[in-house]
This record gives sequence, C-alpha cells and structure tokens, in this order.
Amino acid sequence: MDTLSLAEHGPVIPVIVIDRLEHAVPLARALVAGGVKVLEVTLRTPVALEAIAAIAREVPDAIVGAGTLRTAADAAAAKHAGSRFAVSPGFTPELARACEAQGLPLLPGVSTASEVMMASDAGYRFLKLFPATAVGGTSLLKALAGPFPDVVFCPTGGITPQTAPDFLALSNVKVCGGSWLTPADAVKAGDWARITQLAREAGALR
Ligand SMILES: O=C(O)C(=O)C[C@H](O)[C@H](O)COP(=O)(O)O
Repeated sequence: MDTLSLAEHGPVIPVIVIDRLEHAVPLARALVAGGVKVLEVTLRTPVALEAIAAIAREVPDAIVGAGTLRTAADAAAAKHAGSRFAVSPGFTPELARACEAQGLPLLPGVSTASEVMMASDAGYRFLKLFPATAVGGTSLLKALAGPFPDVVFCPTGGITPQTAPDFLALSNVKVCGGSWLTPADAVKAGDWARITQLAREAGALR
C-alpha cells in the first residue's frame, strides 16, 4: 500500500486513543458508519495493540493503522497486531528501516525543512506535519510548498473542524489528522451515535 492512497478515503484521518479494549470495535464501527474508514489508533495506551487486532479482525470495512510509532519494536508490534499502515510523530532512519523490513507503509512526521529533506531522501514524499498548528500551521505549509513542490502533507496537531478547511484548501495538503472525531467523553459514555455524526461532518469538510 502507498500511504498516499489513505487520503483517497476522505479528508480527515481520526487520531484515536483507546483506553478500554471493549470500546475498540464499537468505536471503529461508529466511524465506519459515518463514512470514515481509515483509522489511526495511537500506541499510547496499554490496550492499543489489542484494540488494533480486534478492529482488524472484526471490522473488515475499516483500514486500521497504528499511530505514535517511535521505535523499531513499535513497528514490529504494530505489524503483528494487524496494522495496515503506521504513523509516527517524527522521523528516524531506524524507524523507517524497521517499517520497511516489516512491510508496513509509514507516514512519518516532520516539523522542519531539514526533516522534510531527511524523510524525502529516504523516499518519503507524503509526510505528517506535526504538531501542525504549533509549528506554523497553514503559513508553514505554504512556505514549504516553494522548496518542496513534490512533497504532500497530512497536517495533524491542534486542528479543529473550524480550521480543517483552511488546511484542506492548500495544494500540498491531501488529508488532515485530528482527535476531534472521537472525544474522550463520548467514548467513555459509549455515545457511538455522536461519533458517527462527527465522522459524517468530517467527511463533508473538503
Ligand atoms: O500520538 C501521536 O502519534 C501524535 O503524533 C499526536 C497526535 O497526532 C495528536 O495528538 C493529534 O491530536 P489533536 O491535536 O488533539 O488533534
């Protein structure tokens, strides 16, 4: 899989934190019901890998990947759990090599021009800009378009339904990431209808 194909499924990739394993499948089903198929489950909680495995097994319409990869061990664990792709907040050659060795398509994170150059030297032309809002948001993306006309971005970090359209309007942005589709209170309450509604609204953003 080419990670850029993830952008074909809709304008927003939800960044998901799962604290309780029993939330994984209904949460994924709620997002898919709202038209959001590409799901990034962050490796930030003890149940994240099991959550990815459960979604991969029980929600065939979802394209589930792992977020927050930092190490080669994360790449192996993410692949083993059934992740179809991986997302990292940063870029290291070690992580890139580990993902390649695992056959796990990687969307690496960058926040400076030098990091864009390192990632593109390693063959990556679709990059996560993280933390997008904090490092300069749409102004930075416009500035990066000059020297890097062949690079496209998935900005993530601090983006809201209000600011997402400004990002999505840029020629070097194909999709953006955000946690707002899965608010912690809705997940905790099992309010799957609200999550389906947020997914529908996100799908209409571009
Ligand atoms: O865990 C990761 O891999 C990250 O890189 C961090 C996430 O991309 C941000 O936490 C997005 O969250 P919001 O800013 O709330 O939309």
